[in-house]
Amino acid sequence: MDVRQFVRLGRKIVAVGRNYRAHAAELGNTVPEQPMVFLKPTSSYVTQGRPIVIPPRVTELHHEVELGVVIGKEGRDIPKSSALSHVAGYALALDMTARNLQNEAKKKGHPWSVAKGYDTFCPVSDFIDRDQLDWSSCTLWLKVDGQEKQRGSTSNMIFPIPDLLAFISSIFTLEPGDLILTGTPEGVGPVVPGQTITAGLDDFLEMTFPVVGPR
Ligand SMILES: O=C([O-])CC(=O)C(=O)O
Ligand SMILES: [Mg+2]
Repeated sequence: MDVRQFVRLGRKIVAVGRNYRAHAAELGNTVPEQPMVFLKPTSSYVTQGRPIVIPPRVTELHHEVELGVVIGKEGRDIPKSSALSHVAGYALALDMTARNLQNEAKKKGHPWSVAKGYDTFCPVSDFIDRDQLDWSSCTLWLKVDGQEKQRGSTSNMIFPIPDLLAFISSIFTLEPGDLILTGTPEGVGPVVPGQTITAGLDDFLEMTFPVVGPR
């Protein structure tokens, strides 16, 4: 599948938060007892060749590198034991987050849709076929202007992919073209206009996105 295919199919983007202990800790959050799920709109997709745009109200835009799971087969109430048969493949993704708006929302008990949902807040890599990746122990990394900010192994997920798919499909029917963002390891931080984000999976996939200011 071409990356444009699931971006165009654009069913839904289901994101999981606080799935790595060290990231939950760096933002002063406790570790959830079950996966913490939120949605990002498919209008937030951006593919390589286009920039990440910082909107006017966003004074602190953070990068969060995450492994994305692309669904290939519909399912509801999927058991953990067969969850991986619903996976078409993977993509590297950034869960771009307006941290200033998220902090305000957290204080008020409001949802995160605005903080997580602006256009260009879901940069995605090329599609990776499921046979090409050992999802259970690959390394996610992210650099800003060549300086490493994030590096973490998917082996440190609190809820591994089969657990996430079982939980999420107990709420939403999973459909071909859905993207599941599996949470970010530690090291999140701000980017400003003029910077370039490079992120990768081990040494076999790399993606680059420039960051620009409000338009
Ligand atoms: O905004 C957050 O800290 C939650 C989140 O998306 C993550 O842990 O990946
Ligand atoms: Mg995230």
